[in-house]
Amino acid sequence: MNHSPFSTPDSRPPIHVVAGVLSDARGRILLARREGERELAGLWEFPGGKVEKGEIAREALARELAEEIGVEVEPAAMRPLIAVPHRMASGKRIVLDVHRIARFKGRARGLESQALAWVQPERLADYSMPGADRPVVAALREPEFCVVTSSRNAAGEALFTQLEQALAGDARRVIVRGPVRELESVADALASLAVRLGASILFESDALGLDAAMVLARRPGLGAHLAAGDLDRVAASPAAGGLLLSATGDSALALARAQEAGVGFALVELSTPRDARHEAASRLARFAALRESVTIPLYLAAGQADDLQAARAHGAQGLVVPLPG
Ligand SMILES: Nc1nc2c([nH]c(=O)n2[C@H]2C[C@H](O)[C@@H](COP(=O)(O)OP(=O)(O)OP(=O)(O)O)O2)c(=O)[nH]1
Repeated sequence: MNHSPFSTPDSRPPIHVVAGVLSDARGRILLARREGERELAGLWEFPGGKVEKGEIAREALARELAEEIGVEVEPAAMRPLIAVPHRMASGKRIVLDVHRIARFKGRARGLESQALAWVQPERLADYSMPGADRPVVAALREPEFCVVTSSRNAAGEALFTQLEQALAGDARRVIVRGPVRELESVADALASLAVRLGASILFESDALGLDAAMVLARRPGLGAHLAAGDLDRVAASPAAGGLLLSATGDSALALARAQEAGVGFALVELSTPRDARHEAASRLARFAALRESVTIPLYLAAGQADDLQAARAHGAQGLVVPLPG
């Protein structure tokens, strides 16, 4: 099955760029500054560059890392992290194909007179990076799965028990669908549970009403999942700054509006094409085309044939998964 992230509607293929995430013994990540008069000069990036004709991605990355920072990396030490299809403001299209580097030989130094910085993952946001790198930083720092509860009408206590179990497992980002009875009585407990476990729990503005959802989202650990009709009001509201917000989109326009409103991530739900034989490949190609137009992390609502690796290879932060039970 064709899982290529390079088949998007534009006829000219995007430029394939490879980049590496190198870590030191303290878990810090290496960034390099783009110097000179080049496009995006002054911004920080993951070391790498364009794949040349006849090269495969890993060869190109090994070459770039040797040329730019003087380290030797074997292809077997490279693990795909995410490949981000991205359209720059200039209209230039790239796929930023990023690999984690499990081990390397040599001491990294800027062989092209570029500044280097070793940065703690939680400090990456302090460095200005190109738009294509936002999903990469998210892939390094944020959860791979977004868990969504069923929209069955829940009661606060039952929801708390359900989420306590989910968070005791792997779930770190949960969207609660539908209305919740007596939510106020468990809101503080849910917030402290989320904070304690480094998780977040978001409530639908559709189900709670926008004002109530935004008040709830002021608690650390909680957030609001915005209905499309609420995005404009939130975009115009200074009170929304700093809150954890998300949205769902199925078009470039809807996702752009969500990004504009300041959401931290979005879910992408794609309709199923008629020809089921090509479903997985065509969904992923359509997803990649949407991915090009925004920089917020995107979770793909999973069709049966999608897997995390294929989604990541098309620029997804991860998959939307239903909460069991
Ligand atoms: N290496 C690297 N490139 C990135 C990142 N993010 C990002 O948008 N890019 C872009 C910048 C460039 O357009 C392209 C990398 O190609 P390059 O480093 O060979 O770019 P360049 O501008 O020097 O190339 P040229 O066209 O002048 O030959 O990918 C990143 O994190 N690492």
